[in-house]
Amino acid sequence: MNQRDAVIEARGLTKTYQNGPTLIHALRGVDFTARRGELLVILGQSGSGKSTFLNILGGIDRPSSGEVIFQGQNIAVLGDHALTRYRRDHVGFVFQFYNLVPSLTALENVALVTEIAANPIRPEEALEIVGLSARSGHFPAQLSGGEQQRVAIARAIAKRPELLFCDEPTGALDSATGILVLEALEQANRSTGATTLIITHNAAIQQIADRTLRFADGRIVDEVTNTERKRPDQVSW
Ligand SMILES: Nc1ncnc2c1ncn2[C@@H]1O[C@H](COP(=O)(O)OP(=O)(O)OP(=O)(O)O)[C@@H](O)[C@H]1O
Repeated sequence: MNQRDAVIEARGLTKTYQNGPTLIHALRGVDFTARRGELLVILGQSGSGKSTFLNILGGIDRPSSGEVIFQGQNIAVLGDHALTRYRRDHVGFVFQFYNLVPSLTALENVALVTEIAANPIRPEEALEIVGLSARSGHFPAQLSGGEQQRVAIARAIAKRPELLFCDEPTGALDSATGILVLEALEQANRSTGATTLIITHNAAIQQIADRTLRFADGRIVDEVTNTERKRPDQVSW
């Protein structure tokens, strides 16, 4: 890969947790590079280190050793304040549960982010990207789970992050709704160019990716590059 295309790199990442007398090796030496605009799917059994990896890349957590290079800087050694800035300025997160503010409409939930961002997408436009323009005045309780997740995606991309990190975004949804959510993610990836990492337990989803990583026991044990990305509606599970 041309180094200029690299958006984020991990080198020799390890993470251990002390759990009473037991040392847990969540990551055992991960090397990884993602390029601009790439859509990656991360597979692996429960406990294999996927969330730990994503959280470290996203500046939610710090590695025990190793480096995470973003725009020439090792974010693994940043202090709390600088790490918060990194997350706020460069990373959009989508989790399994949507964490919308119940008392705000869909549009207002997205606007919360755009108000503090340097170069945001208009909230209306972010909702349009995820196909939810018609629901912008609805409160979370008036939206289905899939629609709430699409608002969460609009909120994540509204600050124009270089990185969009999604941990089990379809984990709580049935397959038809999950496909709509993947379509929203795919559209978000294409329209903003954000490098997109999606953790899933659902191996079928790897067909929508440029590249799939498989984690086992704290390591990347397999990597597959797809010659073409399938549209989410061409994937069934
Ligand atoms: N804060 C923590 N304290 C102690 N152990 C932890 C902590 N976070 C993760 N672990 C352990 O690290 C290992 C990797 O966990 P991680 O959540 O990264 O796996 P995962 O592949 O994302 O799993 P899942 O698919 O179930 O979310 C597991 O053994 C887990 O129990």
